[in-house]
Amino acid sequence: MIDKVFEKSITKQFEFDEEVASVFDDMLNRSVPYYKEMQRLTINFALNFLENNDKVYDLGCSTASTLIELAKHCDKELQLIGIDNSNAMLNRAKNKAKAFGVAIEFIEGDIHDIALEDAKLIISNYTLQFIRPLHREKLVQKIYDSLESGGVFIFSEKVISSNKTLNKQSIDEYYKFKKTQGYSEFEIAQKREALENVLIPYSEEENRQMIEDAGFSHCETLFKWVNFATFIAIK
Ligand SMILES: Nc1ncnc2c1ncn2[C@@H]1O[C@H](C[S@+](CC[C@H]([NH3+])C(=O)[O-])CC(=O)[O-])[C@@H](O)[C@H]1O
Ligand SMILES: O=C(O)C(=O)Cc1ccccc1
Repeated sequence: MIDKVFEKSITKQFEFDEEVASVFDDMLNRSVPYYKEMQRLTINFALNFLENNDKVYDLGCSTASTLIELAKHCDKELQLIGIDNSNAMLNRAKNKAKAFGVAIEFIEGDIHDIALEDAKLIISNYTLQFIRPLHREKLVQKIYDSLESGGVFIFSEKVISSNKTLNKQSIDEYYKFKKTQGYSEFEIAQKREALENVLIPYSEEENRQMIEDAGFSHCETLFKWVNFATFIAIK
C-alpha cells in the first residue's frame, strides 16, 4: 500500500500504529535513501560472520523484511529473533515470515526490557534514533554485553552534522530526495513536525563515540548518503 499518512492534517506525534504499519514498507523505501542497498550490505556483511546455529537479533524489526532477506540468502541454520514494541508491525512481520516460510521468533516488547543473550549478530536499522538519548548509551552497552566475543553489531541511523551550514544543506538535500519520491511539501512538513522530539539523531561522531565507549574493538561506516548512515561494529 502507498504511504499517504501525512497527506491529511496531523496533530499527534509520529507513532508506529496500525496506519503507519499498513504502509510501512512503502514508507521506508520512499523515505530512506538507498534503503534496499543498505539492507543488501547489512545482509552481505552479516553473512561474512555467520556460522551454523548462530543467534541473530533484529532490534526494531518492524515488518521483518531484513530477517526474511537474511534467511533467504543464508545456507546456514540460524536462530532468528525479531523484537519490536509495535503490535501492528509484528502482526505484519508474522504474516510475511509465514508466507516466505522463514522461522523467526518474534518478541513484542520494549528493547530495554528484553534480555538479549549469546548473540553472534545484532542488527538495528533505524531504531536507536527513536530511543531517548539518556537510554541509548545504556542500550548499546547491553547490546555489547550480549554479543559473543567477535560478535557483530550492524546498525543504521539518520545522522546530523555538527556543522550548522552543512546540517541545513543536508536536510534540504534530503527533502529534495523526498520530493523525487513523490512526497509533497505538505506531507514533508507534516512528517517533520510529527517526528520532532521523537526521532533524535546523533552525529556520525557521537554514534562512533557511543560504540567506542561500550567497548567495541572496531567500528566502520559501511554506507552513507548525506544524513543516513550504516555502521558495523565488532566486539
Ligand atoms: N523501545 C522500542 N522497543 C522496541 N521497538 C521499538 C522501540 N522503539 C521503536 N521501536 C520500533 O522500531 C522500529 C523503527 S523502524 C525500523 C526499520 C527496520 N529495522 C527495517 O530496517 O526495516 C525505522 C523507522 O521507522 O525509521 C519500529 O517498528 C518501532 O515500532
Ligand atoms: O521520513 C522521514 O522524514 C525520515 O526521517 C525517515 C523515516 C522513515 C520512516 C519512519 C520514520 C522516519
